[in-house]
Amino acid sequence: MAAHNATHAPDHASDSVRDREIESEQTHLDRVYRRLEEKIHEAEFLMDDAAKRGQVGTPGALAERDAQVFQAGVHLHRLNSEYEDFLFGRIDLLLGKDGKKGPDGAFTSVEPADGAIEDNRATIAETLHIGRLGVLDADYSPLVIDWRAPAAAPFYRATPVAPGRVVRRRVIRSKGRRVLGVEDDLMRPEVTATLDGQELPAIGDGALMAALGRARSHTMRDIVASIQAEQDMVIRAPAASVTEVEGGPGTGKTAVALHRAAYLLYQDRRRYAGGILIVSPTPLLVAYTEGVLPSLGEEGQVAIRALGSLVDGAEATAYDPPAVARIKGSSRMQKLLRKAARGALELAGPAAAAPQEAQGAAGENAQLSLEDLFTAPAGNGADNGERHGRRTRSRPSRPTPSAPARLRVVAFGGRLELDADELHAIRQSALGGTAPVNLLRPRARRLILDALWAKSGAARRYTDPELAAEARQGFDEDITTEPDFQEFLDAWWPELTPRGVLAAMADERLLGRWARRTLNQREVRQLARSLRRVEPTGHGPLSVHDVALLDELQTVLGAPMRPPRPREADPLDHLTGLEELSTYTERNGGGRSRRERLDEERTDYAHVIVDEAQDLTPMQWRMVGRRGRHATWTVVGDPAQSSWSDPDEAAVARDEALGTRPRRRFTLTVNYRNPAEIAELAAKVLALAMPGMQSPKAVRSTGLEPRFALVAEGDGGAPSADDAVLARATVAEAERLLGEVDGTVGVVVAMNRRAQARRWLAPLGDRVVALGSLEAKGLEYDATLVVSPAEIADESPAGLRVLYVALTRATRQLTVLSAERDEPDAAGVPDLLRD
Ligand SMILES: Nc1ncnc2c1ncn2[C@@H]1O[C@H](COP(=O)(O)OP(=O)(O)OP(=O)(O)O)[C@@H](O)[C@H]1O
Repeated sequence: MAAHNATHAPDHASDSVRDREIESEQTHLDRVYRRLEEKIHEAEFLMDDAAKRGQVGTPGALAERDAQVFQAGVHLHRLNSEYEDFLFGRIDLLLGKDGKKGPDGAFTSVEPADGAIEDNRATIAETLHIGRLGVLDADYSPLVIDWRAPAAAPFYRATPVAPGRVVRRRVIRSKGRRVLGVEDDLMRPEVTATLDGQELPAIGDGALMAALGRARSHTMRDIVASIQAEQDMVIRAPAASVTEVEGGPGTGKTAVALHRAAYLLYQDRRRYAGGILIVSPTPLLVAYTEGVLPSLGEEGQVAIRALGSLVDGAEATAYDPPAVARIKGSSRMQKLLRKAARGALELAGPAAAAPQEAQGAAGENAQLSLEDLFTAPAGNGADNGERHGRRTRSRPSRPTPSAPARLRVVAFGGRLELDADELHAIRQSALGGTAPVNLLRPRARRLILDALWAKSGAARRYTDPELAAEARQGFDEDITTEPDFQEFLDAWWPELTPRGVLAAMADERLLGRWARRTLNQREVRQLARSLRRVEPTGHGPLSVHDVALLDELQTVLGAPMRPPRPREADPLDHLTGLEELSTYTERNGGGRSRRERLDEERTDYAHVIVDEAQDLTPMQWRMVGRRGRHATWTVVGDPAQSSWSDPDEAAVARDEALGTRPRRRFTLTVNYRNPAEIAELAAKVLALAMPGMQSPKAVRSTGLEPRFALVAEGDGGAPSADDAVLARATVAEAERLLGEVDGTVGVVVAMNRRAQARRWLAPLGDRVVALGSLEAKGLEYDATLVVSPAEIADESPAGLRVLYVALTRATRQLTVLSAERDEPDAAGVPDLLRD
């Protein structure tokens, strides 16, 4: 990127010049709003007109009406959205090399015409205003260029080193319809340029610094007015294949990822109507970032989901200690889950064969009952074979919990029986291969009928194959239409649910059996204990790692078959005919919003953006990968901030998820969040966590050094490990920071203290937020208080990297509070942060 100081060469213009420039932008903005009002009028007229045409009632008129209503509706929605700073930029350009204009009415040349500058003097040939949406004047000249249009790219890309046609870049600050200020950067400071005969002035201290200096709130702002060149390269990178972005804390990875989503939609709205998924590590980061896309005029096509809410109906609320997270996230779980799914089904088998053994197994965990493993059988033809029966009947809502020990049927007037061993052998044979367990039931059913047919000896009576086939059909129908046979099947091969299997794994003895070659005994105990939380009902709280396991199990088990839902038309699809038209009212008036439908239904997206990618465990990569099988990808992250203990294992899973698509890599190098004073301190931890890794360069400095404070009994006392003393010191330091900054204060503690810290800090109001170290990921505050660095670092094998995250959250002030465990020196500097 071109550092701020290099791009900016302001001429400290007088107040009157500033006022005149603001006034001139105000005139332009007024013109834009007048044009927008005209467009709104046009849209309203179209709506009215369309309603009248609807009364004509011929198919042609209906088609025309619907197309008009649709277009007008889209228009109105966009124009009526309240944009704080609708128009935010301007570039003044030299004449282009060729005289061609693009569809937005702007010249397309990037390079200036020969002779555009002579003796360091030039004339401005074109002025473009950049905004959140493109607006054309009535004569199709561009009043505002959409920030994503090619003509707007020089606004972000031009630097004094490679200025192209840009002479001056201006950021316009406005509120509602009032222009408040302008900030200029001269790209060719040596050139004296004139516009309409007047010399071009440069106003202000640069837009980037102004943006970075503003106080933070609980939601992220877009950076559309000050995107830097290296960020713009990522945002506008071609969509094909995989775009990988690395960069240290505060380099704008999250901001860039969000702006890229908006850019891709602008570039190819139809393609991305297939949905863009943004995967975020925590619900806190989702809440922090989800306002950015609406502020860029994009809503509906983008789903921002936390890793713990990617599976429908699951919402992670519990936290796994690092040792358990390590087990659950590891790719070893793949094998274990396959075994558990088959084993859970087996519980019905051995139970049928040897009830004592099944009782023994279940008895280990008094809460576990067989019934809880199963879902109600799908009453809609989950098993196609069964629909061929002559009779239909309503099945019980749950299968019989105790699995049958044998199968007795009457066919062709004789009694036939399969005993426990025979049933067990049939089950094993049906389970061979890798097909999803729930989808193997028809196969098992066919194997049972084969076995009964063989036992009946009927085959021997027919030499003619046609007669034999007919007899076999009658035989099968006799059996399968028996209600008892259906009940047997429901009990013997029930439909397993992911939560049911996960709950079954809480039984340590069963888990030990399934994990024989995958986990050691200690791991089995830890995992089983943690899964007891899921409860036999499957309704207990889940952790973010459980959710990835549920998703894997969903694949292993196979989705329960449901009747296909009628397809809901996408408003952006082509209006292809009357069938589509008839759904217009439902689309717009009826029921859930498009966004809600996206959130609920999609499991396969057109583009997947992974934020904080360094934190995904192998199992989470598998989960996310399943949502982007046909997608293009943008993956942003920072290995130095990874809280996952085994990056190599995660890298393998990541490669599998991204597949063999070609990759394009970018690195972001400038830290826009932390002042140099804070970045320098954080770099000490980086050197311990990842020796040799480069910190990003902080773009500004505030002169405010981080403060060190001590948890001690009274002034000058020895460092204390007492919780009450820690509480008092934490509250006192948070209060001090509240007094020093206007915006937010984040207090970061070790994960096992977060509930405690929330209680301590609750009385301080909502400008203060208490966070466990893993929850701080991606967030930022005006001031941060990091409580006991050693406690955070010791909490997991990746603890130092987690501490690095905690130390890089502040935009202005940082306080580090040390307790006894931190071994602080007399000045309160903890051992970890000393030179
Ligand atoms: N070009 C820019 N103009 C103005 N602000 C910017 C710019 N780039 C980044 N920022 C600001 O810098 C801060 C850090 O950005 P962001 O959170 O996207 O960084 P990140 O790389 O995702 O950080 P982390 O890895 O720590 O999560 C945000 O407040 C963001 O708005």
